[in-house]
This record gives sequence, C-alpha cells and structure tokens, in this order.
Amino acid sequence: MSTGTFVVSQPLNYRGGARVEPVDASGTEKAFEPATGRVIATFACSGEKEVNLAVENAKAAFKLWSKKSGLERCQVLLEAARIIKERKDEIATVETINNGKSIFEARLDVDTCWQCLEYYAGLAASMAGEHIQLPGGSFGYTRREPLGVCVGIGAWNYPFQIACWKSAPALACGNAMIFKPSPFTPVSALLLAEIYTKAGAPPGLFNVVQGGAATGQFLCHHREVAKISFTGSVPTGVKIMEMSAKGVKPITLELGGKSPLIIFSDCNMENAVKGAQMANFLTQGQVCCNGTRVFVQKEIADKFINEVVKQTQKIKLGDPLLEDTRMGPLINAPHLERVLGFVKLAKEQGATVLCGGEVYVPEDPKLKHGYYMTPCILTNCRDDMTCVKEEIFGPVMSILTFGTEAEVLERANDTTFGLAAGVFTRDIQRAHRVAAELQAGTCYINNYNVSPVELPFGGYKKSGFGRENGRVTIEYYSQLKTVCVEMGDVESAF
Ligand SMILES: NC(=O)c1ccc[n+]([C@@H]2O[C@H](COP(=O)([O-])OP(=O)(O)OC[C@H]3O[C@@H](n4cnc5c(N)ncnc54)[C@H](O)[C@@H]3O)[C@@H](O)[C@H]2O)c1
Ligand SMILES: C[N+](C)(C)CCCC=O
Repeated sequence: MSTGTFVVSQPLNYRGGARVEPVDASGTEKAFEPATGRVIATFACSGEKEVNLAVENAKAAFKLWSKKSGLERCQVLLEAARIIKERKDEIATVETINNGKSIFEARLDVDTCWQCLEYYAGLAASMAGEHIQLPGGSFGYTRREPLGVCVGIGAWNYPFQIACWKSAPALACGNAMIFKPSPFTPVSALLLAEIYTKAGAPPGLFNVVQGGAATGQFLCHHREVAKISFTGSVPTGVKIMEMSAKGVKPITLELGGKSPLIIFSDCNMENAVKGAQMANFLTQGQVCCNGTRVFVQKEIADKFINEVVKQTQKIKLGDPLLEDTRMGPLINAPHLERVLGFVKLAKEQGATVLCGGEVYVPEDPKLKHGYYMTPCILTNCRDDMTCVKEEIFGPVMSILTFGTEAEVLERANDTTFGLAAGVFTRDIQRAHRVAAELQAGTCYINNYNVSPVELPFGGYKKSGFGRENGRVTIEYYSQLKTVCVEMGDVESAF
C-alpha cells in the first residue's frame, strides 16, 4: 500500500463479533490521511441506542467470558497476540496512514501491542485469590473477580496501542470492553476487534463504537458500565471524572504532561542527545510523556545544543510510509496551526528558534496538502514562558540551563503535570537520588520513552491516576471478593 491510495468503505463500528453501521447515527465525522490531507473515511457517530446495543452485546459476552478459567482466557489472548505479530506490517501501515507517524515507528508500536497481550495472557492464567485460616477451623478466601463491562476511550496519537493497552488487561481479568477511538483515528481499532474474534473471543467481548464527546458521554453515563479507562487531555479527564463520580465508577485516567528531562554535565553526551530526541520527536512530538523541558547543566550547554541541533536537522521528514522517513505529518490542520502558534508565541516571549518550527512542504506533489512542520528547538527559554509551561503536543523542544541539582529538581517539579521525567548522568547515586525526588509516574535513567510492557505506566498529579501495563494493572480491572466460611456453630449475640 502506498500513500494516497487507502480508503475505508466498511462500517467502523464493531459489535456482536461483526462490523455494523450504528442504528442511530447522530452526525458524521471524516477521518484524514495526514500525509496528504485526503479524506479516507466518512463515518457515522453512535447515538444512545447504538451505545445501549453495544452494552447489551458486551454483557452477553461477559456472561460467557467471566466463567472461563484463566488458562482459557490466556489461550485466546495468546492467539490474538500471534495474529497481531503475523499482521504487523498491515496494522502498522493502517496506523501510519491514519495517524501520520512513520512506518518505522508504527511497527515498534505494534510490537508493544502483541507483547502486551502476551504479558496479560501470562497473568490471566496465574490470577488467584488467597486462603486465610481462622480460629476453630473456620477460614476465609478471596476471589479476584472481573468488574463487568468496561469502557475504553482513546486519544489519537497511539490508536492501536491504546486499544491494546486497555483491552488486554481488561479481557485477561474476565471483563468485556467497549472501545471508543478518537474520531481522528477510527480505523485501526477495528483490526483489533476482528483479531480478537478470530482468536476465539465470544462475540461482543470487544466492541468498537465511533463518535466524539457525545458518544463518549453516553458510554460514561451508562448504568451498566462498570469502569472507564480514559486516555486524553486533562480537561476531558476532568469531565470523565465528574461523570464517573455520578455513577461511583472506578476510572483510570491517562492524561497529558510537560515532563522534564535533566542532563547533567557528567552524562554520556551522545546518549543524552539521542535521549533528548527520543523525548521530543517520536510521533512528531505528539506524545503524552515527552520530555519537552530539557534542562541542561550550564557547563555542557553549548556543546549539547550544537550537537542536538545538528542531529535534529538530519531527521528525515516526509512520506511516512517510506522506510527511511523518521518524521511524518502532524495529525491535522488545526493542530498544526496550534503548534506553530506556540512557536510564534515562544519567539514573542523571548525564546530563540535554533532550528525548525516552520511549515514543511515535501517535494512529492501528492504530499503538498499534508500537515508537516520541521522539528523545532528553542533556547533562551525561561520557566515562565508558555512553551515551557503548557503541553504543546508537537515537535518542539525547549532547552533551559541550570546550575545545581537542588535548583533543577525544584524547577523540574514546578508543574501541575507529573507523567514522566528523565535524567542523564554517569553518577549512579545521583541518578537514583534524582529519580526518587522527581514527581512523576515514570522516571527514565539514561534513556527516554522506551515502554517495556512489564513496567507500569501512568501519572502523578494532573497527569492522572491508575496505571497501564505491569502486574499492578490487574488491580484496576478486577475487584476482590472475600468469602468467610464458618466451620462451627453460630455464636449469636442475641
Ligand atoms: N497519559 C497517557 O497515557 C496519554 C497517552 C496518549 C495521549 N494522552 C493525552 O491525550 C491528549 C491528546 O489526545 P486528544 O486530543 O485525543 O484528547 P481529548 O481529551 O480531546 O480526547 C480524548 C478522547 O476523549 C473523547 N472525548 C472528548 N470529550 C469527551 C467527553 N466529554 N466525554 C467522553 N469522551 C470525550 C474524544 O472523542 C477522544 O476519544 C494529550 O493531552 C495527551 O497528552 C495521554
Ligand atoms: C510508547 N510511549 C512512547 C511511551 C508513549 C506512550 C503513550 C503516550 O502518548
């Protein structure tokens, strides 16, 4: 498949094990190919009736699935992981076309998806409660039980990955899921739905409903939805929290960030430069945990800046489906305008643009309506500038300098966000001391933005709560029942 050729003609909702059109479409949305600006799908948004039907389908599947043993659930997840691996190139291609990230990156994303399914398949088979001995031969035991119908709501930057990171632990624990992708990236979740069905999941176990805020609200308010896992911005996260409070529903919130990356003078310079690029330019900078506030110790600031600018200017930008491309277009025209607006404001507030920050028009004529910009590095930044305080969600790195460890820690933590942080140093004691002090859900030492599925991922402060990946996520998709067993007679108080 090449850029400029893909169109979706099949329905984009999935329920009861098949693609369907919503029964009560309320408005339509268009999905684009950011590389060309072409419309690749026009789809109907789901209304309340369609959401109700998805919940009914999910409930029916939950009845069957929740009775299965952990090993039986493990087998289905392993088969789904195997199919994802087998169809890796196809899934990555669809992701690249609809999101704009390079095919090189999209393939890495797909790896984190089948790995996630394999990981939770393993945990499904070993999930167990406890047995507790009580006086007189009585005893108690705990059962780890599923919650029921869970809702997943996703952002557009990692469409397939978000669907997998939510559904794999949910299904492993015995739940059913209804997933609502971002209306910007509706396509790849359907591939996951078909894969689960092919792998042996009962019809209705994993459903997809399309739409925007209104569809999301129907899902969140639904009486029979037991849990919501949300990935998106802080303002929407606040709304999700309000809706879940009304129904007393547990939620996981994976929200935005403005993470610090601290580079000490004793770092390995080559790795620090690579780390800063990993922290800022994956998926065109549209990454929640990006380390966009790059604090560099004064002694090495000039050398670091020269090197990071040199390496950034070499990044191959263009058609995201070409093998050697490393950065594609941003998600859409309004978002590109927004990111360019941040660069303009940064200049007005006194920052210096060392490279990039401009619209890029590739030579290939079919790409001329795409949403490209050159990766940008800002220096002469201050902590009070908008580019340093707000999540830009684009390829814009702000460099700040610092003197001491105490000073940089205070400045790094001076944010309402707390998703991630990073430190580059050769001093092993300092590395762990700094990681312990950073107020962030994930701290990287001498690397950035790697995502092993074995490690929990999630935020501190306004970046959210709850975790994805890792063993702990089982806690967020299950509940504990205590069974208390009397082996003697009742000693009544009356
Ligand atoms: N922490 C993480 O793991 C993580 C991962 C990816 C993205 N993000 C964050 O996501 C944001 C970018 O994504 P976005 O622009 O899609 O976010 P967004 O908040 O605009 O939308 C996220 C999802 O919520 C839905 N939605 C919007 N309003 C809703 C409502 N009132 N009720 C229910 N659902 C509603 C949208 O349709 C979409 O599916 C960034 O802030 C980024 O940092 C966080
Ligand atoms: C895979 N990453 C790079 C850690 C991103 C996770 C999801 C954030 O937007």
